[in-house]
Amino acid sequence: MSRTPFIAGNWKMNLDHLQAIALVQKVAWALKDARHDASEVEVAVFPPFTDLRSVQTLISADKIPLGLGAQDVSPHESGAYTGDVSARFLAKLDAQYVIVGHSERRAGHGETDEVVSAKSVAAQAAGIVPVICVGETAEDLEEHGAAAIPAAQLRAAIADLPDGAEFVVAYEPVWAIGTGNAATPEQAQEVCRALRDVLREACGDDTADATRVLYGGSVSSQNVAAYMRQADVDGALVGGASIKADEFSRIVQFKKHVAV
Ligand SMILES: O=C(CO)COP(=O)(O)O
Repeated sequence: MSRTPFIAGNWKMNLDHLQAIALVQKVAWALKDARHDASEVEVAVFPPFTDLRSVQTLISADKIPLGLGAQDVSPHESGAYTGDVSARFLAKLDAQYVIVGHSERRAGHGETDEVVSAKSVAAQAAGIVPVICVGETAEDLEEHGAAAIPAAQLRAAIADLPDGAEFVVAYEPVWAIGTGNAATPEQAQEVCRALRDVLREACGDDTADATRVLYGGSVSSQNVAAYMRQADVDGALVGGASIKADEFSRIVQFKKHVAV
């Protein structure tokens, strides 16, 4: 089954809303120059909350072929949760995606598998596709090998999603994030295949075959094509390189570098 490749840019806590507009304009020009076809490669950006409205307005006014996502979501619908942002608010801003379970939130905000599961459910209920991040630390890798922890995190994150729910999986080994020490394409493939096996077991063949599994961790224009050649890697979740317009545009055009 063919899955549309997906390149997602997680801006993390970078760029205010004015800088966000400038970046999206540059990316839009590059996509236009490259005659980018969104049906061939889907591209989405994940700016900070404070940028979402500006980016949404620009994308919709200029019909830019970019999807929009948020970096986090509250597991709650509404109420006394100071600082949280609900999935419904994100849906109102045309956010199609939301990242849940990023290792920076698991490590820095104590997010457990239960919280990640609740966030996935909240997003899905509001019509937003969760991008579920999983990945092992360097210590996990030594102790348990590469796939065991990400597989357990994925099982927990999807446990309460209804049958047929759409979601995206992102395999992001913690040791590869922001380090320049990217996983090899073979390592990425091995874990992404193991994650697809989890989906096959938990959700059945249709979901396993239709769900996109991304690799993230020091992805650049130099290495993206090698990941995209792997059978079970359907795209990339890009951090640092996604806030550089030229570099992100080259990543999006990975097909031009090397045939896949
Ligand atoms: O965490 C990441 C994307 O969510 C990856 O970050 P880098 O691409 O900067 O390593």
